[in-house]
Amino acid sequence: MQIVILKDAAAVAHYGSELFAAQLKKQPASVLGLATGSTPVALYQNLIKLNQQGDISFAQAQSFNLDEYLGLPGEHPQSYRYFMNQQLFAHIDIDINNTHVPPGNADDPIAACEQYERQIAEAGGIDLQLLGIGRNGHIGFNEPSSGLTSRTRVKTLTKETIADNARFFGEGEYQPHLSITMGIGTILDAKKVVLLATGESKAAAIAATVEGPLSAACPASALQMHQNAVLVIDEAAASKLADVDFYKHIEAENQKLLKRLGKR
Ligand SMILES: N[C@@H]1[C@@H](O)[C@H](O)[C@@H](COP(=O)(O)O)O[C@@H]1O
Repeated sequence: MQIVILKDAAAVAHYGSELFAAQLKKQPASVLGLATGSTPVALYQNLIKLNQQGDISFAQAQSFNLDEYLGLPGEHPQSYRYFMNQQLFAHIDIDINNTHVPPGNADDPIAACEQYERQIAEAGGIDLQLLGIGRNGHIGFNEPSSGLTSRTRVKTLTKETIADNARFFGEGEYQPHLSITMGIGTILDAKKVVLLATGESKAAAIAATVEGPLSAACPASALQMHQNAVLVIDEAAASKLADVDFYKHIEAENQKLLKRLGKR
């Protein structure tokens, strides 16, 4: 796992958007795995800017989102489809037909999960997957106890996640407690994974992800098994790691090596 510790949330978003921009420049027909939550918003704003300046194009790209609330149609303002349209898709040159979010209003959600897996496979798999992380270490909506090789399926949300996400819902508004989410195995199949985390509230989850045992108790710890995973975190999210200086030292050495080899 590559660990990149940066000063603040803006630096994290900048680093993350540079990874996506580089991916699109190298491979314009990339299959991008996208995420919701507040953490990726600044990254999406950077990508919109780069797209509108003509530096990158999504015209040939496809996207697959991690998850969706079960029971919310895409027009619902709290659905992740709506979020993605508002925060990214409406502002870039992607063909909306090439954007995929699990269907929260599917008549048969189990069949819809199987179809989502098929669609990812038919697209050739995900080239670059973006992740946030929940305070309890969840990725997508893979809550603690999720199978480490799980595939896209219906998952029940924990009370903690429901409470954390309640801020997006109005008082008294129906808030789903079920979701459709890519599985941990689905995420691990992505060729490259980038997880962003900012703020102290994520520090314990980051420590468990990096230094804890590989365990379903912290779903993000599964990234320890990925060959090409990068964690981009700010100082606050890094604050519970046992040896921040060592991780910074490793990353500085990585950068030196890449520079020497002319790869950066
Ligand atoms: N399903 C999403 C996750 O994909 C996201 O990582 C998490 C953290 O969100 P935030 O970035 O707002 O802290 O929220 C939700 O539960």
